Amino acid sequence: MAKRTDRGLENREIVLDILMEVLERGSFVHVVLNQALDKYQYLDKADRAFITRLTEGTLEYLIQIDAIINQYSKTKTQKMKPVIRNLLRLSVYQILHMDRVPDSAVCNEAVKLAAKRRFEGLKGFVNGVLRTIAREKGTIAFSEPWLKLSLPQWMYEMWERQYGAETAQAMGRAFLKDKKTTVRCNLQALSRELPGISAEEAWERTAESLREQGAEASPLGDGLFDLSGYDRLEELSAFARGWIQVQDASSAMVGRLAAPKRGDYVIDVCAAPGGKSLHIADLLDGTGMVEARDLTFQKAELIEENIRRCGFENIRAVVMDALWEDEDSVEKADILIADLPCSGLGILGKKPDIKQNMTPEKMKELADLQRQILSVVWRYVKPGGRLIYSTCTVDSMENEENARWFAGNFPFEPVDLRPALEPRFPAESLKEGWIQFLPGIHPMDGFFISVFTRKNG
Ligand SMILES: C[S@@+](CC[C@H](N)C(=O)[O-])C[C@H]1O[C@@H](n2cnc3c(N)ncnc32)[C@H](O)[C@@H]1O
Repeated sequence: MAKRTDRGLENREIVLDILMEVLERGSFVHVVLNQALDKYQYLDKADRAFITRLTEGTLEYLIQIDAIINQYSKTKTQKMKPVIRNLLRLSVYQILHMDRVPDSAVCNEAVKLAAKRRFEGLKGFVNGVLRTIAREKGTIAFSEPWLKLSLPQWMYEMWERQYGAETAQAMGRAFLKDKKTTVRCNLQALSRELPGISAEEAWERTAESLREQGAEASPLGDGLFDLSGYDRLEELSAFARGWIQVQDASSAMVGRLAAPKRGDYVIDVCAAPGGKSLHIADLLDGTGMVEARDLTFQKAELIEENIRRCGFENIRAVVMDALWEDEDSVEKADILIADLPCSGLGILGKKPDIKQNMTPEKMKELADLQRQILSVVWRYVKPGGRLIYSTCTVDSMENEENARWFAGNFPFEPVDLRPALEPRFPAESLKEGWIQFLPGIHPMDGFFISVFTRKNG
């Protein structure tokens, strides 16, 4: 079969524009990439896959790529014209990590793109730097582990201090591996169409439907699948009918540890786009109510879209600032989900722009915000009810330190998680009511969960 790589200049120009938006203007990569893929819907699947891989790969390896460019160029990346530095970055990624694209084609396309963007005078510079890197690529090596793993130095060193070098390196390697999307089956949505269907049959029907449309669905157990080989999620019938919801295995653990009982009233104070709220509504099997709150109308609308698609009636989206004291909710919730804004270091593999944007100062601000929100929302839990505090980050200040602070300052006690998580996830911390999932060590995103019960009286 003829080898098909890409549409040359046009695809690379799309990636260049995405990188400009993310790296020069601070936009989120998943947002800009999705907007671009929506705009260029007419492109075929191979072009869209090329654009996605080149964008995400360049951002994942950016720290390493910049070190290489700076080794071979007299002008350092920080001093270059933004268009030129991003053009070099995406070209170096192809030279180092995309074997199917010949290096000569990468250099030629980069030179043409420099000219198209009115940098005629820098064609020789672009060509020279790229051809040198292509020639020398077999000899490039790094001694510093953070450069090898393309992580910010401070981040690597923080993890080395907190978890040791071996675990820090396992995490760094996991972030650079191919990522699959994980989806969870919504039993309620399937039972509405196929009354009486068992959980196992529902998972089987879902997998069949996904495979019929050319997607690969590898079962992970408990109704979760790793999904790959598809183009647009929206085109999959199982998605359009609400049979599946994108949710990582780590995030699905929140619903399981919340252990809702039929009829429970659940408040999720930071819920958009609704992953955990929908899961709990599904576990409630049409009973009870989940109030899924978020800060803005736009965020609540994202939850609303998911509710409509899944057709659930025991969940509603509400616009509410979690910092605002809602007197009407005091002691009303059987379960309160506080899946709070965090530094997101557990999902660096999926959102590699976090490597560029996060700083230790921002992490401190987030840890403070988490404490402020917890100080308000604990009152909504009924005596005897559960509060779950979770984040998608790997940072002891935002996670275990905040969990211990919470247990020490409010009328709650930690739930012993050993019965729920052993023997699969053994950890000393389980008896203290929390677990930190680490990418590369656990088969999921980096994620923190702590579970507490409100004391009676
Ligand atoms: C980690 S995300 C929640 C993910 C969600 N629980 C899920 O499983 O799909 C954190 C959310 O907190 C929201 N948020 C941030 N500050 C908030 C505030 N003061 N009040 C309510 N929501 C807030 C953000 O808009 C964001 O949607």
